[in-house]
Amino acid sequence: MTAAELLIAVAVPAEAEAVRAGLAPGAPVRVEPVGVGPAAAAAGTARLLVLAEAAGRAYRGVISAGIGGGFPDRAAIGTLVLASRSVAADLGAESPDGFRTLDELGFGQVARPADPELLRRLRTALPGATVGTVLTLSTVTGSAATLGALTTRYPDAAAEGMEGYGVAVAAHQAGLPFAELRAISNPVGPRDRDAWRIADALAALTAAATALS
Ligand SMILES: O=C(O)c1cccc(C(=O)CC[C@H]2O[C@@H](n3cnc4c(=O)[nH]cnc43)[C@H](O)[C@@H]2O)c1
Repeated sequence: MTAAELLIAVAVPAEAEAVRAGLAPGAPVRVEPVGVGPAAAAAGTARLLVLAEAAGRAYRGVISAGIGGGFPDRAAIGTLVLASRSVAADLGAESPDGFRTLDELGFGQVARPADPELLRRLRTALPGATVGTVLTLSTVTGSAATLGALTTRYPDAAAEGMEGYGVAVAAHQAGLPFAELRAISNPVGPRDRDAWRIADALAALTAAATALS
C-alpha cells in the first residue's frame, strides 16, 4: 500500500515550482496552486481534498505555504514563519467602538490552530523558523494605520498572507491536520514595491521543502 500524500496548497504556480524544486524525488507530497486570497484558497483546497477522497487516496494532512509579509521585528525578509494559528484578521464587523471579530459576533471562529503534531514535525525540520500567529487578509496591508491596528489586535502576529485561513477551513471540514508556512518577501507596513524580495522568499521556500523531505 502506498503512503498517503501530504497536500501543500500554494497560491500561484511560481510558489508551486519553488516548493517542488526542493522536494526529494518520490516524496509523498503533492504541491498544488489553489489561487490568491482566502476564498480561492478555501474553494481550491476543498475541491482537491474531495477529489482525492473520492479517488480513494485521501491526503494525510494539508500545509498552506507561500510568500508573505513579515511584521517588523518579528520576521525578516528571506526567513520562514510557521503559524501557531492562522487567523482571519479582517473577518468581522467594524463598529464605532472598534473592530469586532466573527467570534465576538457569535458566527464562528477566526482562529484556526495548527495541528500540534504537524507543527512539531515542521519545527523540528525548520529550527530557524519563527513560530507565531499568521494573519490572513483579503487586502494586503499597505499603511502604517492598518499595521498599527493589526499589531494592537494581534501583538503576537509574525506574518501575514492571503490564503492560510481559507486552506485551514477546508482542511478542518475534511477532518485533516493543518499547518501554515510563510517565507517572507516583504515587510508588513506602508506599501513599498521596491522593498519586495520575492526571489529571496521563493528560495527560502525551496530550502524549506528540502528540509521537509
Ligand atoms: O501591492 C502591494 O503592495 C503588494 C505587496 C505585497 C504583496 C502583494 C501581493 O499581491 C502578493 C499577494 C500574494 O503573496 C502573498 N503575500 C506576500 N506578501 C504579502 C503581504 O504582505 N500581505 C499579504 N499577503 C502577502 C499573499 O498570500 C498572496 O498569495 C502586493
